[in-house]
Amino acid sequence: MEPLTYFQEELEDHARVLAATQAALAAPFEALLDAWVTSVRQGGKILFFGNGGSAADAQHLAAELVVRFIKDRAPIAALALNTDTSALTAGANDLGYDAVFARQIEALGRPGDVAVGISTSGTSPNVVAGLKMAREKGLVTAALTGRDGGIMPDLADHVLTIPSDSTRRIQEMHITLGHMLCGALEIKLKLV
Ligand SMILES: O=C(CO)[C@@H](O)[C@H](O)[C@H](O)[C@H](O)COP(=O)(O)O
Ligand SMILES: [Zn+2]
Repeated sequence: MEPLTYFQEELEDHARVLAATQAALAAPFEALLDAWVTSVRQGGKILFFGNGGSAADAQHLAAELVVRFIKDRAPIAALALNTDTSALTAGANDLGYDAVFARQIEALGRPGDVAVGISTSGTSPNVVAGLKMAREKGLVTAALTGRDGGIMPDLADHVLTIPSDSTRRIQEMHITLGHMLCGALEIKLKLV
């Protein structure tokens, strides 16, 4: 395929998935936003976790909340569980890779926090185990996923399943919705 054809087709596909996401996910977006607002107002924190591109999304979104998104403001408590290489490598080495997020949630999660598992397939065992542990510990659970949602919808109070089977398209919508959640959180908390 010619690069310029690829350019057109990728953006057209992106636009189709964007439109489908807009049509399908307004209500779950608002519900998850309310959960974030409640948690932050009560002194809770948002815990993000995922693999690969979703790990990048997790640390990106945690940084938006801790540092700044639209304007300078007080920090919002958030953490990405895929950024601590010592916890990740010791967890994987000693407990197994499936346990790397669950263990950190067991250590750091408190009732009222929101655990946000990010997985395009909804089946990554360590993300699934993280959500299970979050539920056990009384956190609010959220799944950013795609395809048919995988296993995550059964484990999450809030489910945003991007209507696409393409990993890259799902990831593009995850970061878009993640940015929008950060922006809407600032508006709701009247920080902008
Ligand atoms: O970014 C990409 C593909 O766009 C990859 O790094 C991708 O995130 C990795 O293959 C992940 O391991 C996929 O895991 P998941 O989304 O199914 O949980
Ligand atoms: Zn990617």
